[in-house]
Amino acid sequence: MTTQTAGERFRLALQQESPLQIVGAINANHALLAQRAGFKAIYLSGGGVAAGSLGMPDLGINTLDDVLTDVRRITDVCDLPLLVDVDTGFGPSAFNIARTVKSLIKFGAAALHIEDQVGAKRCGHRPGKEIVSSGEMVDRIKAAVDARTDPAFYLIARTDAIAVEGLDAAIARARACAEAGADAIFAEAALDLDTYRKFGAAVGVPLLANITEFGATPLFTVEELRSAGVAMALYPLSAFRAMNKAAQTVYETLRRDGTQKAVLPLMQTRAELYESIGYHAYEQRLDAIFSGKPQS
Ligand SMILES: C[C@](O)(C(=O)O)[C@H](CC(=O)O)C(=O)O
Ligand SMILES: [Mg+2]
Repeated sequence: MTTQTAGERFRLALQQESPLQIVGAINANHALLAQRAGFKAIYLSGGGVAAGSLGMPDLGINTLDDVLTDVRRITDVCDLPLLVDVDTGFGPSAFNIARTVKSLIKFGAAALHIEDQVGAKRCGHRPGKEIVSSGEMVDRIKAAVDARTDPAFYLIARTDAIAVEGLDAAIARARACAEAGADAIFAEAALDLDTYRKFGAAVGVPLLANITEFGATPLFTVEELRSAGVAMALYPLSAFRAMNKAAQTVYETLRRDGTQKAVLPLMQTRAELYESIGYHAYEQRLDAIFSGKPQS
């Protein structure tokens, strides 16, 4: 067990890798898979909670409790630092944002990002986004900074303003957020590497690039992002999208063929599953406690 807080572990990971690859884990099982693959930080996507846990769109429908349930399940089994998407903070007032921050820290998260969209938010890569004033966004950041019960808990301010007000206004907002105490800036839906360079030069804090598939941002490589000075590369839903496609193929094939034989190669084996969730280690603990005797 580590004595560091989750926030401290996130900050350490940022020092160890640049850009830090932060990969989406839709549930506790995926968190363990990401850990095995060597990632140093993981992400709980708001769009992922909405679509994956609730089967609903990323339109500000899910609540803080929905997110906390998934956070707790992940942090219960995986000690990788977890960045959490809190959308617009789950409520209009500073008290709501304080509650969000304190709860996330209690539930073992390491970091969050909070955005400047209006409460009835949209996916950052969809048209029709609306944003609150820069002043209101700065108030969100101040409320989050003030609520931190662990000073190492990492606060990322996301701006959706590039698509709404243009690059210069977005950079001005980001700078205001950094001045208000945000540890880093999430420049949502950037169209090119130069955008990151301009943000980086202006804000003076680390920058996160959202490399989500089928969106507005090209799928830049880590080398490209490094060359643009980006500190964090986020892959929010990559494994989720692949998992959904695999599930769809399995359902369709089983229904059509009356057997799953054709899709076995798509499946993780029983042995692989047991390996990733530590099944045998759990079993050995049980045997040690009860000396191998079956429980009556
Ligand atoms: C990062 C994001 O906020 C998320 O919820 O994962 C989404 C990702 C996506 O929809 O691809 C976003 O960019 O708005
Ligand atoms: Mg989101």
